[in-house]
Amino acid sequence: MKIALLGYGTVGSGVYELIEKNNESIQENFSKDVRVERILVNNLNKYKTHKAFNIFTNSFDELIKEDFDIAIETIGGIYPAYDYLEYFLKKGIPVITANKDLIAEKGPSLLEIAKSNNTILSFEASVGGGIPILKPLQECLAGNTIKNISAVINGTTNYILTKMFNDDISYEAALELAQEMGFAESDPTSDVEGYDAMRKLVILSSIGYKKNIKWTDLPIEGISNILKSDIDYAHSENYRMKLMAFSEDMGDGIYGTVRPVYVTSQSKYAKIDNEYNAVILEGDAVGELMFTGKGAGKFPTASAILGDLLDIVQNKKKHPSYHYQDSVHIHQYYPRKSKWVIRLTNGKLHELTRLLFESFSSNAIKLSKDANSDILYVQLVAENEETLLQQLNQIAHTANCKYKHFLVFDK
Ligand SMILES: NC(=O)C1=CN([C@@H]2O[C@H](COP(=O)(O)OP(=O)(O)OC[C@H]3O[C@@H](n4cnc5c(N)ncnc54)[C@H](OP(=O)(O)O)[C@@H]3O)[C@@H](O)[C@H]2O)C=CC1
Ligand SMILES: N[C@@H](CC=O)C(=O)O
Repeated sequence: MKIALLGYGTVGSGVYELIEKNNESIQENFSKDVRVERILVNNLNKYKTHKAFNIFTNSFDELIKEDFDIAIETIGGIYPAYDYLEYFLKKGIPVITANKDLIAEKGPSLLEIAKSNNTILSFEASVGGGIPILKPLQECLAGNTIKNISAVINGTTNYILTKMFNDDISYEAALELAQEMGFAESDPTSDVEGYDAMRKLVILSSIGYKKNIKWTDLPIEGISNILKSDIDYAHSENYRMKLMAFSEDMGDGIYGTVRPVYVTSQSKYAKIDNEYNAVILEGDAVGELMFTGKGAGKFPTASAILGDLLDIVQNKKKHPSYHYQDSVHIHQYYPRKSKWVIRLTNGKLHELTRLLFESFSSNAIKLSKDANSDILYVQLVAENEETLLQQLNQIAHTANCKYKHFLVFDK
């Protein structure tokens, strides 16, 4: 079977090497000779010394002079990836992609094209790197109504937060390390601002709840505004900070968000460190399930792509059941009673304390002053996020201060 491999970066090179490594066992197990026939890249000069340089090209028109049985896309971004996928699907050629930006944005239209051309589009690697999650969700858990999904689902930000917490290194230095390790997107804005995690959450949620959810409709907050004092506060309370993606089917709509949260040291997420991801799903029949593993990097991601490839090799042509009709109501605020940590800056300490005790019941409040700045951390319990924000806005207005609120996530 002849493969067109689009892209030869972190993921594409991993796919190539894993196919080479498994070629014989695939031949033995499935009687198919699977090989990469041609590779599309941007800058051909980078590959001059590669042993298979003769199969590299930087021209899509040149690439498609060959006939292929499968296309694997690891270029990233929306265009030209969309046009290339559309080309293959319209020719009835199955496509595998790791591109969550493209699936979250254009998945419905690409799946329509795949269906009407009697072929398939697979994207296991687009969520959770090496963790098998989309296939279990669609196949093994098909007898469940999915009630909620939570996840640490961006390797780059989890790596940064882990390094800041464990090794006391700066946000900038930790981001640089994540880039060197190949975890970050070519533009890491989508990692650190939470867009990547949100796209993955929306892919999971659209499949899980069988609803059409647009990733741009849900509230997103990344980690670029996290301060050293927020991490110091985590140490002082025996908390960890995580960029959490979570959603819930509320019956009358969906609540979903990506935001930095604190978790306690007993949380299931507390030990999910570095580039590891974890997804917890709750189904009405099965209860809670946790999936964990490496969520980014060369071979973990290539492993997920090989899984999709071997399904196609075995003719297990299952179409991902991605839902894209019936738009859904979105709840904007965290709906449950919960503990929150509030970071307050620029206020007069005495006045702030008085206002806080006036607004929130005193026995639920815990105040701590940061040792190195005028920042005050307040821990309190609120009935829901909307009422919390009303009270905090009032305090910020009266005390002329700024605040940032963090959920203490309880899974
Ligand atoms: N890195 C990771 O851990 C994971 C990444 N993904 C996804 O996998 C995809 C690839 O990521 P990654 O491998 O990290 O990215 P890289 O930036 O490492 O690699 C991208 C590759 O695509 C090639 N390329 C880019 N644009 C074009 C173009 N217009 N035409 C032809 N070739 C092009 C580049 O060519 P050249 O080499 O010449 O520059 C490079 O070989 C993305 O969608 C990403 O979101 C998914 C899960 C994990
Ligand atoms: N940039 C992504 C790569 C995998 O999806 C991440 O850090 O998780």
